[in-house]
Order: sequence, then C-alpha cells, then structure tokens
Amino acid sequence: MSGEPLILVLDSGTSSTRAFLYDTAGRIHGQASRPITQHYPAPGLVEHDADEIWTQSRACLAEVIAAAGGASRIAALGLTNQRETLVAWDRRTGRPLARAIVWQDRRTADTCDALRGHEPEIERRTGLRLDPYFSATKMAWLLEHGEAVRSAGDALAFGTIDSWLLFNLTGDHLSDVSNASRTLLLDLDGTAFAEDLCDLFAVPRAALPRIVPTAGPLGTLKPALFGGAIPLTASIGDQQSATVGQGCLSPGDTKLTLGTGAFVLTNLGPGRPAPAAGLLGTVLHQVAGHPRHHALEGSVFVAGSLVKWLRDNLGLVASAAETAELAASVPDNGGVTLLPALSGLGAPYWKPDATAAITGLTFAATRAHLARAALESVSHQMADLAAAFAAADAPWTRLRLDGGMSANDWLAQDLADMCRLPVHRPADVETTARGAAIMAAVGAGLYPDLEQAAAAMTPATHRFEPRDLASQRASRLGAWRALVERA
Ligand SMILES: O=P(O)(O)OC[C@H](O)CO
Repeated sequence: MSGEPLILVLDSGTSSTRAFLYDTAGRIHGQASRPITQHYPAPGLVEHDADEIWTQSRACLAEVIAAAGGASRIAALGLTNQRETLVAWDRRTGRPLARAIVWQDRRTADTCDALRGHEPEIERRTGLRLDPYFSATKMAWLLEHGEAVRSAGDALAFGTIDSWLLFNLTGDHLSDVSNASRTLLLDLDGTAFAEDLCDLFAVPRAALPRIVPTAGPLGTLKPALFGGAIPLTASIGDQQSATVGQGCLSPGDTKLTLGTGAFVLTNLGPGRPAPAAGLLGTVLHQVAGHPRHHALEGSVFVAGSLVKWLRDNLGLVASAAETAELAASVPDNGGVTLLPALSGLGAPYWKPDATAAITGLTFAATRAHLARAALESVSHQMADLAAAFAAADAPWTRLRLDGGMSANDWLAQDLADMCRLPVHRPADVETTARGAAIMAAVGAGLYPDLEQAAAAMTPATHRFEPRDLASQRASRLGAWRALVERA
C-alpha cells in the first residue's frame, strides 16, 4: 500500500446501500450511494431482493475503490448493515431462495403469539422480546412457506444482511456477534447459536453462520471482486455502529439515530443487561480478544420512513426538508396528533398489530399541521423512551443525534424540548458508517483501542438546548398517550 491508510466502509441500510472511504483522521475521501427497492406485497409485508442488495453494494464499493486508485490503496474494510432482515440462499449456487424478509415485516405475529409462554426465558437469555421484528420467526416462516427454502436441504444457508454480504465478499458463511444478537437464537454471552433456541423456533442450526467478533482479522475479500485482497477487519449492526461512531464508549452514553426507523442505544459496558420493561438488551461490540460490551436499546420502527410516506404516498411534501419548513410555519400542531404505526409499534409499546392514526382534524387543519404532527410523533416516542430508560436505571443525560433525518433542525430542537435534555449533533451525521470505520481501524491495528480511534476520527458537534415548554409538553404528551392507548 502506498500513501496514508484508507478505510473502506460499506453501510448497507434499509433504504439505500452506500460506500465511504475514510482516512485515519476520520476525513472522508470518497462516497457512493445506490437505492434499495422496497417491496410491499401486502399489508404488513416488507421484502427486499437480496441480489439487488449485493449488486448495488458491490457497485458502490467498486466506484469508491476505483476513485481511490485501486484495491491496493485500501487498508481495511468495515461492514455495517440493517439488522434482523433475513436472507435464505443456496450455499452451492450462491443464489437467494426467496425474497429477503425485512425487519419491518409483521407476518410472523401469530407465531410470536403461539410462543408467548417462552417469552420470559427468551428475554432473560437473549435480551429480546417475541416480536416479528427479529430474525428467528422469519426463518421458520420461510421454511414453512418457501418451497425452494424447504427443499434446499444441506445447501440451505440463512443469514442476516451482514452474513449475506460477507458470503458474497469473502465466500465464508459468517455473522458478527452484534448482528447474531438480533436473531433470538443467541444467548447474550453465547459464542454460538443455542441449540435449544434453534429447536424452539424450528430452525436447523446447520443452516446458520459461524459467529465472529465485530472487529479483528475477520477475513479477506475475494481478490477477483475488486482487483486485490482487501482485509475485512470489522462487521457490526448499523445501530451498534452508530453508537461507536458517536463516541458512546462509556456506560451511560446514549445516541439516537434517525434513519428509516429511530433507534436509541445506551452503552451499558461489559455487564450483561437485565430485562427492562419495553426495552431490549443487545450486544454493542466485541473487539477480538476483548470483553463483549452491551447496550440497552429502544427500537422505534418508523421515523424517516414516515416522511418518505408523506412524500411518496400522500404527496404532502415534495422533499424531506420541507417538513421542517412547514412545521416551523405554524405556532403549534393545531390539535392534530399522529400515531405513526405504519408497521406496528415498537419500543416501548410493542404492539405489532397497531395501525397508524391521526386525531384532532378540523377544517382549520393544514398540511403544515400534519407535517408538524408527523415530526412531533418522533419526539413523543422519544419522551416515552426516556421514561422507560430511566425506569430501567439507565437515565439519559444528553442525547447524541445522528442519521439522515437529524439534519432537520426543527426536529432536533423539538427532541431537546420534549426529552428536556441537551441534544448534540455531529457536523457529519453519517455516524453509522463512521462507527464501522472506527471499528475497522481498530480491527486492522491502526489504533490500539476504540477510545483512541474515536477521539481521532469523530467530528465536532452542534448543541440544541432544551427550552422550558412545560404546559405545551404536557398537553402534547397527553394527546399522544391517549392515542397510543387506543391503538
Ligand atoms: O436502515 P436503518 O438505518 O433504519 O436501520 C435499521 C435497523 O438496523 C433495524 O433494526
């Protein structure tokens, strides 16, 4: 390699897949992005084409590598990805056997209900709840309903998006521990998928990947792909990655990522999370040879996707940025409250069958009130999550905000007001990719630990201070909670 070491990141998200190139000071040297098609074959069903994810990801990587001057310029690759989404493929042909079932998909709600008696044990062991969000019931559904999946026999491979991309990139069937901890099949301190949990969900353990740490010498990319053997030194779920990318490396540090959904993670350190009402325990990261760190998570299923829906399905706004202008153009929500349960409700309510609703409409309501109510719904969920984290003995003292939707200044201020906390937003809100770059730098030995890598690679932040809006806050939350109760 000539010149300074460059770190390549692939961030394969729900709505798009992107490649980034960083140096060891965290400066961005190149990026590429391609959209991912969302398939909604019926209410409650959300699917992706796994081939499209790989083809688009490969094209982004090729573009950025070419712009950098070739594979020999790249010191390390870090992968980060939308979690829980499940791919079934034939390990002999490398071809998907069905459409991928996306994390937002609700088709396995009945399976979850049928297993409800096992939930306390599952929660204690995996940190998760019985909800269609997670991967195990998606596997069971494909085995029951996918003819090609059922008849694949020994060739059947199951994996989350990290696993699918790693298979295509390296030829190995792997999954990192942060992604594996989202399946319902891994004990929080387990190093392999648990036999009895696989039996409970009727998932053949032989179809599952080998579990690896989130950072370290994880493998090498097939040289034929990009003209050189690039080392793979990190793989981490996108929400865990954003936590690292925000420098949330000490217990209590909390980030909120506003992407397709909204995800809050509070670092718990190496301790194992105890079950907490309405929240999830999850693996945060594990550098090879070091203890595993955990996080407490609040997963909200709809955030940026709500704005996309307002734009694409309702034609209410022409762009996401317009929601901020509209929200600021009216003094309040005009009595309009919106429950954004477009794919059920996640944390802290966990109502997979809930559907979206709008209340308080009168002839005085305008699209500005609707846009404002949509943005306010994100803050309302965060206010409820703040209470759930405090009740779980993990109170937030400030919120580090990131993700595409965090560029919305009106929402950033509203979050500070409704959560009554300072909100810090970094100059570069693509924290998910940055976290994978930090992990990959440590995995490649470019920095001795995450703390030093994050200190060198994270940018300055802008602060939003909470304003004293006690009565508005109380009346908004009152209307919101009444709507949640009705869901
Ligand atoms: O695609 P995002 O950024 O909304 O992230 C999706 C999450 O990983 C789902 O758990």
